[in-house]
Amino acid sequence: MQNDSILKLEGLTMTFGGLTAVKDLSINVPKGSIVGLIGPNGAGKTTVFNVITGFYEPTAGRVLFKGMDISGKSPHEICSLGIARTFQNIRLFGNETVLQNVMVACNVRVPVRWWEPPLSLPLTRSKERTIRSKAMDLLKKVGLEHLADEIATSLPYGQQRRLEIARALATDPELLLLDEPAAGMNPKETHALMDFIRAIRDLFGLTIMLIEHDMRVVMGICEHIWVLDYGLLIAEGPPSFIQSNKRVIEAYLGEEYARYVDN
Ligand SMILES: Nc1ncnc2c1ncn2[C@@H]1O[C@H](COP(=O)(O)OP(=O)(O)OP(=O)(O)O)[C@@H](O)[C@H]1O
Repeated sequence: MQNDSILKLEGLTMTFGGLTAVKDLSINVPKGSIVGLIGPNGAGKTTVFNVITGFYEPTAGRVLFKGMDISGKSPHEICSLGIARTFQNIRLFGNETVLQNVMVACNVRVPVRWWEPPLSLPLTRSKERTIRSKAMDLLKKVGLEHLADEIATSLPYGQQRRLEIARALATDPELLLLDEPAAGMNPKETHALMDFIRAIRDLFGLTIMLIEHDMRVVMGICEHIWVLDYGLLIAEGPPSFIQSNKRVIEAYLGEEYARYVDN
């Protein structure tokens, strides 16, 4: 991997009462890469995302984003600095349109100044026009423009996931964290998602880190993978190394997967 790092975790530990969800994790994510975090259920993957995005303050260790220590900052501050995420369970505003869902997220980047609303309604209107046009532009880029006026939850599942990613992109991130983006997708949707993830990385100049249980996605698009088991890093490397790693096969992938890859 190249050395130009965008995200570094240094000795990250997260405990909940007596449970250590993540223990002494150190990783280095190169700028511009697509990387994966995998492991069995309960291994600590989402906890890592929650610490990076400020939902949890780490018990020990540091999160460095572009060299800046962001450990303990609020989710809002971290989003403003350029880290966006999606969640395992789709979190859209179900009764709002596709366009409105993206417009809400655009707000993070177009702040309303304190003196604007009392003094000048037209300025606020112009701000809304700016946000609307930015949201439409984004929908065009992710191929959802024709669905702008549909109610978000009326979309097929694969499109809802794409909308969730569009909302994350509306905050102008440099680093995008995707939590199980392929969950619940059929094979055709999964295939389209892989192309989509590569395309948005290139189009928006992103670094993308994903948590995923679908090994076709992980092995198909990730350049580097970290494997957690009970909060501990048990292996890291490119897909070819990970899928033949004995410890990873025992803890997570299983013999059946190893035989499938061999054939
Ligand atoms: N807020 C919390 N309070 C207490 N325990 C928690 C909390 N969040 C996570 N945990 C525990 O930490 C461990 C790691 O959970 P986490 O959700 O990070 O795993 P995961 O690898 O993302 O699993 P999955 O693949 O099932 O999503 C689990 O034992 C979980 O129950």
